[in-house]
Amino acid sequence: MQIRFTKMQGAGNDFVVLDETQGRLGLSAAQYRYLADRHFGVGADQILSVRPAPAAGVDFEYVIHNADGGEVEQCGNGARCFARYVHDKGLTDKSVIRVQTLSGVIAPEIHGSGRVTVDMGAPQLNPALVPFDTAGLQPQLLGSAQKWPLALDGVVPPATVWIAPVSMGNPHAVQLVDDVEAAPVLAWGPLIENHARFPQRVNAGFMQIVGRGEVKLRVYERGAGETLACGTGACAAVVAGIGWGLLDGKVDVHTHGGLLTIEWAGGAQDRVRMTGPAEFVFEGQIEIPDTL
Ligand SMILES: N[C@H](CCC[C@H](N)C(=O)O)C(=O)O
Repeated sequence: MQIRFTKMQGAGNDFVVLDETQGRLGLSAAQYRYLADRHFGVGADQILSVRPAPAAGVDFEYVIHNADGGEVEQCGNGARCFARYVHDKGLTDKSVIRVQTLSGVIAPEIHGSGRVTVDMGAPQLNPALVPFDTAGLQPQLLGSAQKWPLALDGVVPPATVWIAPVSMGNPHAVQLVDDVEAAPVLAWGPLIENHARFPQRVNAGFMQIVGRGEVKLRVYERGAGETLACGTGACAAVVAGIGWGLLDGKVDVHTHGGLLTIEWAGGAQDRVRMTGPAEFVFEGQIEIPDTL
């Protein structure tokens, strides 16, 4: 199957964008994995599909698959690239669009500078709805929020990390570290990602507080490994840091791939706003095997 694609990136989190507004490609998980493969395919952290509005009140449907081929509920850096794509390709003349995702409607706004701000919706802080299994665990209070012990049995000696479970539509486990560059992201990330207490698996965030308006963040992403940036991970980290009383309402998040700015007023119903870059990289076409 020959398909056309657009390669994009948002703070170094990179994507293959597929235009399915004229019809679905009907790709399998194995074909999504092939597209994302950095040796045999195009290479990407996620595959983003642009589809027509499924109902009134929204402008498009936005479907996300991780590099491992699994469909997921939300992708923040991808949302900015999605908005830049539909705007620059002339699929909409709106500067603020409403986009249906698996986890609800988000509203990206394209600025003249090419940066994009996305209303990412309200965070979900009920552990059971992240979902995170708290059975038998005793949380500690920090600020006005909790942190939960997560035993990592796969390391020697066994370690316990203290995490904030936060959903931005997709699940995140955020922990504080003194130095993100020294944090065992590649060693502990997979253990957290696949921990039994996260039945849907989880994105593992490692956050260093620089100041009340500035953090450094690395994220070991569910289904993709460590990425240069994670938009929903930045949202989840700032929500956790504000709940713990360590951050103010507007935070610059420094990632290996670039700067994201996150705003949250701190109320459970308050919506999180994320601002960052969205860039085109190249266009192309690729022959995908029909059976994989
Ligand atoms: N790996 C994530 C999806 C992509 C999120 C990330 N790329 C972002 O910018 O939010 C998950 O499985 O929930």
